[in-house]
Amino acid sequence: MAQEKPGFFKRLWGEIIGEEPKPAQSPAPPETVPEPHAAPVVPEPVPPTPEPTLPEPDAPAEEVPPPGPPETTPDYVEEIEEQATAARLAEGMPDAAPVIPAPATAEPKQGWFQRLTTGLKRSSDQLTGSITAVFTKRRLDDATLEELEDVLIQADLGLETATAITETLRRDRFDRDVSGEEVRGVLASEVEAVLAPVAEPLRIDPAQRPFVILMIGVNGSGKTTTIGKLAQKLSVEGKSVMLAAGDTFRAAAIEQLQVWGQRTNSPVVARPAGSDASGLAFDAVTQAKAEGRDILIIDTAGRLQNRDELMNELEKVIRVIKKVDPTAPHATLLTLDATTGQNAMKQVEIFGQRAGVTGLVMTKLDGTARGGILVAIARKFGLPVHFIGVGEGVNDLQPFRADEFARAIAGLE
Ligand SMILES: Nc1nc2c(ncn2[C@@H]2O[C@H](COP(=O)(O)OP(=O)(O)OP(=O)(O)O)[C@@H](O)[C@H]2O)c(=O)[nH]1
Repeated sequence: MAQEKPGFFKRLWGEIIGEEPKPAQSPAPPETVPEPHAAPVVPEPVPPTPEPTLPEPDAPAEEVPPPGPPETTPDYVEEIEEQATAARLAEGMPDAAPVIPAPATAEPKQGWFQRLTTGLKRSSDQLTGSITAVFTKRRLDDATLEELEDVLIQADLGLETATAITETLRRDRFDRDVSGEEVRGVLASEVEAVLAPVAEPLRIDPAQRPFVILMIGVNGSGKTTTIGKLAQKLSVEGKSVMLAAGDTFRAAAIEQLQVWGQRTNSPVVARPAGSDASGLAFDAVTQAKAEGRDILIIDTAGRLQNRDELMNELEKVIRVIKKVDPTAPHATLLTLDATTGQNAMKQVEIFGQRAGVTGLVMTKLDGTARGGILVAIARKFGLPVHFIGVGEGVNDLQPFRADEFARAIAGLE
């Protein structure tokens, strides 16, 4: 069922982004359970470089060089594009500039809410199938409740939520006939109760110019794509957005952000692959400030939370940003790949400790998501969940809504 797309931004965006009226809900088709998510590849770190510094405030006035190194100039951008074209030619691909599809206006085959329910099928099928099996023609007794608790834990919901659900059932329905539908109703309301307090829109403080958003997460979790979608939302709202290609490990990541910059009409500050990420961040904040940009979104290289040297590098990026603006970054968003399951808990914990995560974006909920983990994360960390990603297109970033998520995970229509 197609959801209404046109007029979405008009309805949504003020100073607060992330609020969406509740759409109609729909059932989703069954889906098979895929293999677990492959472990991402971690790039080697570049050798440490000294942290950039700001000039002393009382230093003699000199001619101020343009912010950012020569690498951030349009010449460099052109050079990157030429290199990309050469690479494409070498691979026998057309020499045209990277295709910039126009997903912004293209109507998706399915509405976003349907993609959410389809994506959460992995979780909801597991839950509803097992719940039905447990509750077919059975009175609610201790053994049934114990089985139910196992089912809920296996669905990544976490021990506390599982216990809360079984305790509610014990209190209200013990020794009575209970249908799977009723149990799913209790499940949905418990999940919603946990998620509702964390469903918070991302607030852009207009007093902070630029409002600096740092995007962090493990490899392939959807940082760059989320930046592109976010840039689109904010640009449509009339904000002047600048992007920084802080994933300096990979030339392809820089190019990917350039493409998003073109799609969303946002200038991109970049340096050659292998450059120091903190230096790039320093230049980007300086440049965004000098140009009076409203928002700067900084990409970072994907890193596993257990790679200490990479987490040190992330801390350095943050320290260096603070040299230009001690209040920045104003939002540090962690992208979580919804297909990863339990490991997301560790990611939130360690990125939170090392980088001071202020909010979460759960991506790939249109895939074969293991969404139960978001419930466990919400209960344990209480961090705001701003958005969910339900596709690769520019409009596939949606405000997070607890009620929709809860019903989708419980397989309710
Ligand atoms: N289906 C789907 N795919 C997504 C979503 N978000 C991102 N992707 C895809 O996931 C892949 C990785 O996304 P990126 O944005 O490159 O991830 P990243 O975190 O920047 O990756 P690294 O630069 O390797 O750290 C790409 O193929 C994206 O198109 C989503 O919400 N749904």
